Amino acid sequence: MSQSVLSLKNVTIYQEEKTVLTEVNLEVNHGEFLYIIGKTGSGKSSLMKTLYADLTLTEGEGSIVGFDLATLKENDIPFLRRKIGIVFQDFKLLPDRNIDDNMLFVLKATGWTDIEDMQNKIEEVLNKVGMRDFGRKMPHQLSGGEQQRVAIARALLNDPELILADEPTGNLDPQTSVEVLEVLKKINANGKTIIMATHDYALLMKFPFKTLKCEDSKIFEVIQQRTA
Ligand SMILES: Nc1ncnc2c1ncn2[C@@H]1O[C@H](COP(=O)(O)OP(=O)(O)OP(=O)(O)O)[C@@H](O)[C@H]1O
Repeated sequence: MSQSVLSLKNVTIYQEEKTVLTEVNLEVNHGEFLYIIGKTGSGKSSLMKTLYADLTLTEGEGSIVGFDLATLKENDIPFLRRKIGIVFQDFKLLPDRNIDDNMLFVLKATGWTDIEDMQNKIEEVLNKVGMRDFGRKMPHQLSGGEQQRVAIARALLNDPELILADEPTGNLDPQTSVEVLEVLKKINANGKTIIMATHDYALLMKFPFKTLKCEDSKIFEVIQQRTA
């Protein structure tokens, strides 16, 4: 049985007065892996920001992990963000504390109190991304790929229904990008829905999933050409 995680109907996305995307109709079901591609400035990040309510939905209808984006209140945003794990191009780890403390910061900020529960959760998510032994390291002691794996672990802390990854491999070399995609693919295979904005076409070929393209203010599905 498929179940909708995200639904957009006749959405128009603006940045200030500029129309970035219009007539956006999108249904994403539980367990899907979806790429959003398109040239620089085509609206990928604006779409992602609309999904995690960094940009307000002002035109059209949208629901995501059970929240109505058009009527969402400022106070609801932290609750929405607990059901969505967000991964950014630049990792956004706190540079002044080690990996365990980066994780603790998020857990405490989202209402966790029992130290043993928190330690178990941190171990579980770091394990999932192959970073179990790195908890005592500072972010600057890790490579870009390791930092991104930690950032993915952080996104998993509250067991989100959906992962939004905005150019997660944008700062990584091709081999490291493949390793990060392997991690995301495994997380998807374990049941998480993933939406990933990228312009790394080599990754699309290597890890083919449903792909939507932003172009000329529209978004539409593209069928990937498979090479023999
Ligand atoms: N904060 C902002 N204020 C005004 N305009 C913005 C803002 N952010 C983005 N834009 C504009 O909105 C359009 C879409 O930008 P967006 O960042 O969504 O594109 P993108 O496809 O994610 O690009 P990139 O691949 O470079 O990240 C661009 O024309 C951009 O200049």
